[in-house]
Amino acid sequence: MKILTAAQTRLADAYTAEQENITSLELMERAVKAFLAWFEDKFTSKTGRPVLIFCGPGNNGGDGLAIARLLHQHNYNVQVFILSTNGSYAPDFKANLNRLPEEIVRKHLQQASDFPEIPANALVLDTLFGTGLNRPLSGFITDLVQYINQSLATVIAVDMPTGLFADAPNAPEDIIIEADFTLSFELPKLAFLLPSKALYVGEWTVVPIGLSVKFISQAPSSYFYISPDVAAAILKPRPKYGHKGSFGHALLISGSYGKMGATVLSSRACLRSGVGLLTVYCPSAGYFILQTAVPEAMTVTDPKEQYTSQLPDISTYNAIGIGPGLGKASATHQLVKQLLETTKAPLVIDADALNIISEDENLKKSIPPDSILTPHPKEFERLAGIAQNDYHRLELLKEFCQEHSCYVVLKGAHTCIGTPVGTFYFNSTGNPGMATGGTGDVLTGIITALVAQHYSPLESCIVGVYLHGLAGDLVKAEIGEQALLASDMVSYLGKAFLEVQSYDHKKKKF
Ligand SMILES: NC(=O)C1=CN([C@@H]2O[C@H](COP(=O)(O)OP(=O)(O)OC[C@H]3O[C@@H](n4cnc5c(N)ncnc54)[C@H](OP(=O)(O)O)[C@@H]3O)[C@@H](O)[C@H]2O)[C@@H](O)CC1
Ligand SMILES: Nc1ncnc2c1ncn2[C@@H]1O[C@H](COP(=O)(O)OP(=O)(O)O)[C@@H](O)[C@H]1O
Ligand SMILES: [K+]
Repeated sequence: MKILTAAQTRLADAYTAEQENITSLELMERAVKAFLAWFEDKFTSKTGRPVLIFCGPGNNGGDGLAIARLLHQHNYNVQVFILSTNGSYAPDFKANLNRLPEEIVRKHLQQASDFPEIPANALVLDTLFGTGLNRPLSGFITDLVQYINQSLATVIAVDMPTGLFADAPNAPEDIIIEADFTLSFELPKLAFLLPSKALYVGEWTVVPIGLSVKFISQAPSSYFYISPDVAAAILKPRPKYGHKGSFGHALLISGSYGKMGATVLSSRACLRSGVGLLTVYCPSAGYFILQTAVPEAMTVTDPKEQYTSQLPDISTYNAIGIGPGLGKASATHQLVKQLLETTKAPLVIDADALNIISEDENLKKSIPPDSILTPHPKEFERLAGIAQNDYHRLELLKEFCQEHSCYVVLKGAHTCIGTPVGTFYFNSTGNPGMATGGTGDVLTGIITALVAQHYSPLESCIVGVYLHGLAGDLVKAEIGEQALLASDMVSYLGKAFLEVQSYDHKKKKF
């Protein structure tokens, strides 16, 4: 799914209206009906909670007025508050104001003394500003936003939380609605996918409103959201006469004393992701652990007991994963150096292998083109420097990928894949239960297996993060977030594959 800018979204609106020969007011009606379906599903009118709708002067406010009309028809207890501004009101705002049933209580807000009491059980709809925000909020509006934020009511932002820019940085001092829920139209906004914006966006949902598919597919964008159809389209069926040689031989260089668990998790995940053969290279202390815990993997050991010190023969592998539990012994540093300089097989580089690389500029320069790096934000900071904000981090990600011709899987909620051509792919699966030791090791195993099976680096990253997060979501559905373990995710990888493979492209759902 493509992510468009606020400006492109406006063009998409206009294009859609023109192509379908409908007015912008009719398109707005479509959007608010989509909102209503979502809203009624979540908050039934039978609860009797008052719905306070705060409307701005633009089309976002127009949405608010149209929503007020529909909710009133559906027996909700609706009150409308209209922001008085020095400027003018948008035509579709005015049209919807004219269509607002007289019984609906409405009030103009000019100063703080006009603010209504907001009961704790109220539902507040923020329709002050949406994608039309063109400067930070100021003056009286910030008082209103702070007043809403201080209330105990449930706040629902329509399209965008007011004050948040869809695709540009906000200053730290900006006043922004802190929504519990954001219901947005057609496509996610870039800001929804950035860690520091979670406080404002809350739980977000996107509902389709039938914007032109042609316009969206032709619109240039560097940002993509990994929807299920994309993952499903990449995954190939295993041919009937396939044999273990058809699915690649992966090598995992991993483990040190006390961290062999990382190797076990990574190896199991690799084997559960369809690789033909797996060899693990680990310190000799890991031999019995690996042979016992992962009998399907072949184990080759380093002469050192507690860490790896020498690069083994790497000439026969289709992919090499390195890093989980590796440690940073100086001999391991040498091993990493030799691997980067001599490998012909594609690399997946994680954890301590990344930390070793971060400490040596020359090693950074010798990262082979098309390598996949899987840092968490701290590891990325060591590699690429400190980011001033989320947008700056995306810039650093782009620069790093371009400079080293590599793919970087920047992990977190909405893991972001950076590519050498400057595009970004945000993951849609996963949950906070996955913030627990070992889940990153699982991801390394999955991606290494996919690369060994000859998926391209980008395909491996996209399908890898999607399956990984989906396995986490399947575990969550079974046992919740708190008890989720990395090893549970490995157990659910099979179900995650099945779910992706069962995607019905016609019905667009699993
Ligand atoms: N396809 C879709 O997604 C569809 C989207 N739709 C909806 O349209 C929304 C976008 O509507 P929009 O373009 O009218 O912009 P909106 O956010 O209402 O505000 C613009 C107004 O605010 C003003 N202004 C700006 N910044 C300001 C500030 N800081 N402080 C004060 N004023 C400020 C600016 O005027 P200015 O003062 O700059 O002259 C202008 O008057 C979108 O989010 C969605 O809800 C649906 O209806 C149809 C399908
Ligand atoms: N809040 C979250 N929501 C979704 N996924 C998360 C969240 N927190 C962590 N994850 C995922 O869990 C994994 C953690 O990886 P990492 O930090 O390397 O863990 P470890 O080093 O313990 O293996 C990453 O894939 C990341 O995307
Ligand atoms: K809004």
